[in-house]
Amino acid sequence: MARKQEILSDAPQPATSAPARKGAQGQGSSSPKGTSPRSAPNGKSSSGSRQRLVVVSNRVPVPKDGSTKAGGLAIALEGALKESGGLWFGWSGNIVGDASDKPEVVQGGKITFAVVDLTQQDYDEYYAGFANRALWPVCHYRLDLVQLERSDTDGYFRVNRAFAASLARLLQPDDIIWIHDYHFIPLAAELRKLGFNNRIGFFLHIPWPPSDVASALPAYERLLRGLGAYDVVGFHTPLDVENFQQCLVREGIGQPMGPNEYQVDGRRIRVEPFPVGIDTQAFARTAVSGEKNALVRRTKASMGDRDLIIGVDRLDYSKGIKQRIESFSCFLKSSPAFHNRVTYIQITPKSRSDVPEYKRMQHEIAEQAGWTNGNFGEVDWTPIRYVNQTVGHAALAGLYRMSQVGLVTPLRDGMNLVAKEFVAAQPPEDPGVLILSRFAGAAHELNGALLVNPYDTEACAAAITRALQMPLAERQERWITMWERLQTNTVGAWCRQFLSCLADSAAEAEEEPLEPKRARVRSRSPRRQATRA
Ligand SMILES: O=P(O)(O)OC[C@H]1O[C@H](O[C@H]2O[C@H](CO)[C@@H](O)[C@H](O)[C@H]2O)[C@H](O)[C@@H](O)[C@@H]1O
Ligand SMILES: O=c1ccn([C@@H]2O[C@H](COP(=O)(O)OP(=O)(O)O)[C@@H](O)[C@H]2O)c(=O)[nH]1
Repeated sequence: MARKQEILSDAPQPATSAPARKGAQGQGSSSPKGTSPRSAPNGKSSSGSRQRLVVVSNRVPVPKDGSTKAGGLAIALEGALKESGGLWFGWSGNIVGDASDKPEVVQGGKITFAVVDLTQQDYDEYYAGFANRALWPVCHYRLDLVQLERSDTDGYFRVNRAFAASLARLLQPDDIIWIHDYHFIPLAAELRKLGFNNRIGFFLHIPWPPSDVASALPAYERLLRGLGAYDVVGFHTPLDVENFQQCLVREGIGQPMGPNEYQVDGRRIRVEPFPVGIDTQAFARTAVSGEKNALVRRTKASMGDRDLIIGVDRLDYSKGIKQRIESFSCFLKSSPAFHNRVTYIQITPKSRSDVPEYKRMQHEIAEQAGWTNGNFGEVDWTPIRYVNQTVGHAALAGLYRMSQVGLVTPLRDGMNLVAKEFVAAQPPEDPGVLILSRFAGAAHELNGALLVNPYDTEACAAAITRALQMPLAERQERWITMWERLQTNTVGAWCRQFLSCLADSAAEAEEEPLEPKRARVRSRSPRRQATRA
């Protein structure tokens, strides 16, 4: 039976009895519309030739570099491309003195990787500057952290133009182009300027905020019009879609044409939610074999009979790690029965360390973890094991599986694949409990989790107590609803649904072409009317 979504807001209950341990017997879509698979890439195009899928993302895991880069986007796209094959284009990850616009091409199985370098100035302005000090904080509702520099804005558009010129060298007329994430909002507009009429879709992996927040973006109108150059614009959740639609209408940039369809500057765009997933079955298998992983075995041995709480996040302010450690401290304070009975492992690879807001946070969180251990720890017990290491998927899956609680409490997150991986990794006969922020995109699907407000320290502490004491029957009931959802909303389904929608949009454009020149939409925004007056 499906469980209702639930926000925990009750005050922490002091633990009076020992926890109901995992291992012991306890006592007690948002699928988009109109996405039939018409002429998805790698099927036949109208000319009869084979259509190639071209994926563009800033981060490209070129096989030769061998490094493991934590980040959901690369992991999701790898899952999507490894079956269909195609071209994957983006940044090489290298910063050089003089960047060539000729991409370096590397073959990896069915995927052709093509990457270009950035100069230091490009990197500073486009990636560390505009993408990660303007777009990222605004889209994560953190206007207090926004840093606006005109040179960063100029750099962002300049680098997008350069990426378009490099990609243009590789494109074929029948290619289906799928562009990913906030680094590349203007890319389709740049390709259109170069004369490309290919179907181009865009997927945003991070949240899209309401118009009052989004309008703090520099070049706001230009960015919105840039999104109008795509055929399909996809987001993780219906909330992001609603927010984006509000922006189009309030700015007077998009004229509604039908359900989830807008006309922007004479072009028709579809705006839909496509919740990204994981390769659920494969991840579950990895978790089973992960039990034999050396790191997992050592960790298990080091735990004794303590319960394990796990958190896995890039070191990013959006992940709410600071608030989470505060909640864990509050839990320890309010639940002395759990002292020396539970360990919280927080795996936190460093991320974007050359962005000042991230560097500052590294010190704060390390200090906070140290303070909690100093305050609550005992000679034979360290409550928090805080590590700044990247852990590979095999070990990670095994660690999730041996955990009683998964703590996933971002202040705001596009999706959060860790939440889905945690669920997929659980043993059905004895599943752990997911504590999930209501502000993660994943909360729209995972309604068997204990949903929390991450800003509410006491409620989060209470959720930890509740999770550790939850009877087996309730854990199983909650887990099964999430597991079933994850079987449907896989990364493969995400990919198919997006690409079918893109193919459908092509067919619709042929059936009902827009008249070439339409009058601009009249604004309904009072603010905008005032500035025009
Ligand atoms: O490339 P980085 O700057 O090192 O950052 C890593 C990635 O972080 C973000 O991931 C997002 O995509 C996930 C998959 O859709 C989603 O689950 C998560 O909520 C997002 O934060 C970013 O959007 C990617 O571009 C980065 O590569
Ligand atoms: O040490 C780590 C930390 C994270 N990840 C992976 O990085 C991804 C993080 O994706 P998520 O959507 O949760 O957040 P993002 O970092 O993309 O914002 C997940 O697949 C994690 O398994 C990993 O492989 N090793």
